[in-house]
Amino acid sequence: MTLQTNRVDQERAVETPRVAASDDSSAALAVEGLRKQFGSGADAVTAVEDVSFAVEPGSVVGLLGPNGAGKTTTIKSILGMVLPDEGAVRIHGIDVAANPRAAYAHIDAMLEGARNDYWRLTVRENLRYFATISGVDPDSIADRHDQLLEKLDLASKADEPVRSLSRGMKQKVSLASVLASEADVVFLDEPTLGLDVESSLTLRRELRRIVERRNLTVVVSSHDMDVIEDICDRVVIMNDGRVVADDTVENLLRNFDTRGYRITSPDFDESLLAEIGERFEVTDVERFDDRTRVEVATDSDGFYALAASLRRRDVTLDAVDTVEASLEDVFVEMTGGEER
Ligand SMILES: Nc1ncnc2c1ncn2[C@@H]1O[C@H](COP(=O)(O)OP(=O)(O)OP(=O)(O)O)[C@@H](O)[C@H]1O
Repeated sequence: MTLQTNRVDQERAVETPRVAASDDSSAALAVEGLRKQFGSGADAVTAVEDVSFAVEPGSVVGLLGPNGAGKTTTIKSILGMVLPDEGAVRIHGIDVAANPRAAYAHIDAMLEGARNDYWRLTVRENLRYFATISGVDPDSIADRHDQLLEKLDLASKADEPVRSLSRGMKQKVSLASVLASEADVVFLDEPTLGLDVESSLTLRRELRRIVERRNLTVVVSSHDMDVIEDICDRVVIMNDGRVVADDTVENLLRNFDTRGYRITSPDFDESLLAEIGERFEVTDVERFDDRTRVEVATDSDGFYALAASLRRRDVTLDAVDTVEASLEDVFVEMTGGEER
């Protein structure tokens, strides 16, 4: 394991945790009954409580939660940087406390992105350096480095010192060195932070390709719900130290009702819009040359009542679209708060 992270208060896992993981040997990562309290007495903070989840090989799982939800403590407990009070972590069935060397040989992590590149070294030298310290002969993976540089649009910068690159490029160098490693379970914290829209899209696409080609298992945390929705097969949502949702993005969205309806008509004038506004929560109004599109937050019953009253008044409905819930809506509902 090569941890691309700044040095933090490392409490290496040296004791055997009190609860053994169930035999979830097919999972690439199994976390069982994790608990961690910081401090004691009146100042005690329970950062994580009874956190369990499993990640199948070759899948991408998003770990989400508002500030203070316990994501970092969970990830650091998995990586052996924090010693949990209770619980067990297995990587491909290997208990990290019982056999850390074998378990961590599978893992790599990018926790603080660009801050960990060596800025005086060139892009390629960084990749070679991180390969070397993780025990891999950089010549043996030179092709992989070339491919990643190409895919992440860094090839033309390969021989430039990292300090001369933009922040987003530095982030990509960091990511490339993690993706080039031999590890098959990878942790990425905010992988698209600081990237422009195009680079972010490229990175998501390449990440998915690499996951599929190498059967990589990825645990990713991000502020950006679009990124999570785009790349994750499942999400684990944490709140107040506990797991509050663990499901596929598809299922989480399916369980949510339609948020509202967008109705487009040439007949919406100001007085009609005001009337609609008295009966419904109007969330958006967009005016085009010859039409107006109104978005109302309502369930299907509300919509049918509105459509019927518009028809009675001979209002022409050009188009009606549903406004579906987004992962962000699910997140807010599950955590009762803001996006992390
Ligand atoms: N070393 C520590 N000492 C004391 N309390 C801590 C320590 N690390 C974390 N905590 C507390 O544990 C709780 C969970 O923190 P954690 O950093 O795991 O949350 P997080 O979900 O990663 O939050 P963020 O999104 O802000 O990074 C918080 O209340 C935090 O203040």
